[in-house]
Amino acid sequence: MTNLSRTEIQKREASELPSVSNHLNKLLENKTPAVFLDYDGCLTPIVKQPEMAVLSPEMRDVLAELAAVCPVAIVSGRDRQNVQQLVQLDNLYYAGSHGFDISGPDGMHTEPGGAAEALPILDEVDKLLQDELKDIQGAIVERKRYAIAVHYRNVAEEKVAIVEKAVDSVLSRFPQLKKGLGKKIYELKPNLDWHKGKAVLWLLDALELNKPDVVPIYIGDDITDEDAFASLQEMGVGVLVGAHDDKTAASYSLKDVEDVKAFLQQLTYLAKSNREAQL
Ligand SMILES: O=P(O)(O)OC[C@H]1O[C@H](O[C@H]2O[C@H](CO)[C@@H](O)[C@H](O)[C@H]2O)[C@H](O)[C@@H](O)[C@@H]1O
Repeated sequence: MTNLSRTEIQKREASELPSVSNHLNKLLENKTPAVFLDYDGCLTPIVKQPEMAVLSPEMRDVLAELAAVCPVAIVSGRDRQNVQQLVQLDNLYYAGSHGFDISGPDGMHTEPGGAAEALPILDEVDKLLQDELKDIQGAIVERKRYAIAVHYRNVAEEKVAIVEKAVDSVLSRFPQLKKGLGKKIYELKPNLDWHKGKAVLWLLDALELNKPDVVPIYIGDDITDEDAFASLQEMGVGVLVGAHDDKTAASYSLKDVEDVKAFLQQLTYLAKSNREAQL
């Protein structure tokens, strides 16, 4: 398993990244891709409410065609069951709650981050936050199995500080949890050394994809995807969709969800051609 230490990770401005579409032939070079995809902002555009982020039938077809030629996993901050219901494809792998909860075809299910002890704490914190934030218009407390997202996208700007203060105050009482950031959300997650990057490495090992003829490709748009880009920096391809507020460990870029769709089609075509050429 490759895992670069934080100091060795190379970070760049998103604007400096070349488009991955122009480099795919070279990156694939007779290798099979293993594709890891974030959900929000990657497969669906960012919208006002989490439940409005519905996968388009076209994107579902593109994913189904890709999964017919290579392993595909969705690696999301969402609850694993929730993202599975949104994608509705049985032959994919799903890592939800930022990688703490993983499932796959043929009844595969595992929770490799070791967060089970945090469940009763997350239940308690969920209730506390629902109560604390009930009078803040637009605030949403979204419980996932192994994380709680507090959304402030629809909160008046002058009230966002109140939301963050409530999150920090609850967190100060529960050292078993830590704070994470995302697009207009504060997240409360188990205070453990586990994240999307570790989940990707875990899947590569479990699916026996750690081999020279496989190229792992991770596509994501958010700050939590940086762990995955960093984990794959020496052994795969990190692709940032759009930009977030920080520098990135990704090596390539795509503009938006439409660009992701076109890239996945290109990838399917090339992976299929490579496979047929090897027969
Ligand atoms: O890792 P992801 O699959 O990208 O999930 C990250 C978070 O995505 C969702 O929130 C984000 O998308 C919403 C819908 O577009 C948007 O309203 C919100 O502002 C974004 O932060 C999801 O609701 C969270 O649970 C995920 O952690």
